[in-house]
Amino acid sequence: MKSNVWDASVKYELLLNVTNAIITQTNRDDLFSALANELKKVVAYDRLSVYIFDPKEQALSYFATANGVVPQGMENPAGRPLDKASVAQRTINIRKPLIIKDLATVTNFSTVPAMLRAGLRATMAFPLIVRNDVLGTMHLSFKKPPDDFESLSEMLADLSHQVAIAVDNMLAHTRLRNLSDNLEKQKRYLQKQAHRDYLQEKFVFSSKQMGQVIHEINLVAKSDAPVLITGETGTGKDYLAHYIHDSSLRRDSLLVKINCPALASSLFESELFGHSRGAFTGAHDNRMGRFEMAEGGTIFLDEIGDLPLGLQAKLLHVLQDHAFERVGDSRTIQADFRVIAATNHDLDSAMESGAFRHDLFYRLATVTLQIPPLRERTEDIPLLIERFISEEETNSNMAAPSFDASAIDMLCGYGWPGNVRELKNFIRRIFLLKSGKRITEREVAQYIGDSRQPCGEDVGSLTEMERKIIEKALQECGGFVGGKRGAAHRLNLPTSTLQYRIKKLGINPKHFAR
Ligand SMILES: Nc1ncnc2c1ncn2[C@@H]1O[C@H](COP(=O)(O)OP(=O)(O)OP(=O)(O)O)[C@@H](O)[C@H]1O
Repeated sequence: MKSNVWDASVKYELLLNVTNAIITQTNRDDLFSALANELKKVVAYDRLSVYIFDPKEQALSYFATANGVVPQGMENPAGRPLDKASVAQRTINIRKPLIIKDLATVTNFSTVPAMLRAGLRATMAFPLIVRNDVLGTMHLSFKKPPDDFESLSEMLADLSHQVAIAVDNMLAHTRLRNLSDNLEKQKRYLQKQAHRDYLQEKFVFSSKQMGQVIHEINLVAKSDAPVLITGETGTGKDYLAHYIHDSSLRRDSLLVKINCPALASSLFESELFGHSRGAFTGAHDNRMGRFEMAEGGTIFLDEIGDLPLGLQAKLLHVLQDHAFERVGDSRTIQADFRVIAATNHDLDSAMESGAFRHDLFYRLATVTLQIPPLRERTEDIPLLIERFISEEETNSNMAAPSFDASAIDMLCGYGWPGNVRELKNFIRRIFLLKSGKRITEREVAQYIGDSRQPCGEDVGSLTEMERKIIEKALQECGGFVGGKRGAAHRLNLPTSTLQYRIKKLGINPKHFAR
């Protein structure tokens, strides 16, 4: 034990030893026992305790189980309301050390009688203050006050600042760890929810053409080769992008979808690459971009054919280098992602007309998957109908309608310009309107009305006519769909109906902008 003189070098050594022992501890018990062990080497205390103070609840709790003598009634103050007359309360209130050399002489503290009964005769309490907030208190009590009681208390007052910082760090570390655990759990939950609509086992097909697509996917899924998926709207490109991701070695990381037409030019870089705080007006915080979110996973560039030329160059750059900078930050971030892109446009003619860059195409199209329209794989239709009926039954709790064989035949003969999406919506509508009923040819004819065409030489003629009329109206209206001067007004259709048809036919109104 040291004598009663705490010279500067001894004090410095103790401060350093205690600080080193406690500062790196990341859980309460380890921190407390490191503190107790270091102090024990130089101070003959009989009880050491550290309390945490909750200002909202005005309650105290042990930071860790106290070390040494345990006075009765002070065994386990877990969330104990702060006794107005306790030594800890007074220390918190005065925000200064409270040093009592002879406990027998004080009568105004409620906790003192228990301490006396436990044989303790002297105590020192230190507030733990960080950034002007009282975090808690540290107490050392003695059966016999040491000779150097006063100088010891001064030294321990200095030490309490280091203890306060270590306790604060440790609590922050625990909060961050809990937060990160929660975020991880939430991420897994959301991932599961998002994937519910794209479960591999629910992807239905029996046609040779789709069998070939799945075969090719199985061949390339585990490689990192970029895949370009083409096909009409609603054929299942989005679903297949998830299918590839889920079959790849990247399945435990995210598939991050970028809907290319929805990206405004001004926000393109910050959305994709993130930004640092203050990079532009409104950038209040650092923000992670989509490429960073996809680290270790897959970036899915949906409707890539709609990406304006200027942005194609920026995208090409990051695909080539697998590196980018956040807006407002010059540090380069290396990124590990796989790219899947999809489009319902004919990229060959877009390249010919100069609307799509050749170099970007070759970056994206190491593997290309051409998804056939539903009218070219009619064998899939009965299976899809079965799947969608069973899904609706589960989701809506309504009785399923039953289809006559001739009604199914008729559905197989329809052209399905909106492909699987249209078929799914059709089943949803039938469910709502004809739950539990028998569906005959007549009902089907009624629902698909004029669009019904047999599979054969006329396929597409009505659809083509519809396309021509809509494109002509868009041409005349400079690509505007809604509003007084828009194509919907000209065709005497509600805007939403025209938008639906435009989507169904895979027309891009922007192509008609003047
Ligand atoms: N083979 C399939 N089995 C089950 N559901 C399917 C299948 N193909 C497509 N679907 C469903 O059809 C709908 C349309 O599919 P998806 O969104 O993948 O098409 P898309 O080609 O990406 O359309 P768009 O070009 O409009 O983005 C989705 O609800 C999807 O779950």
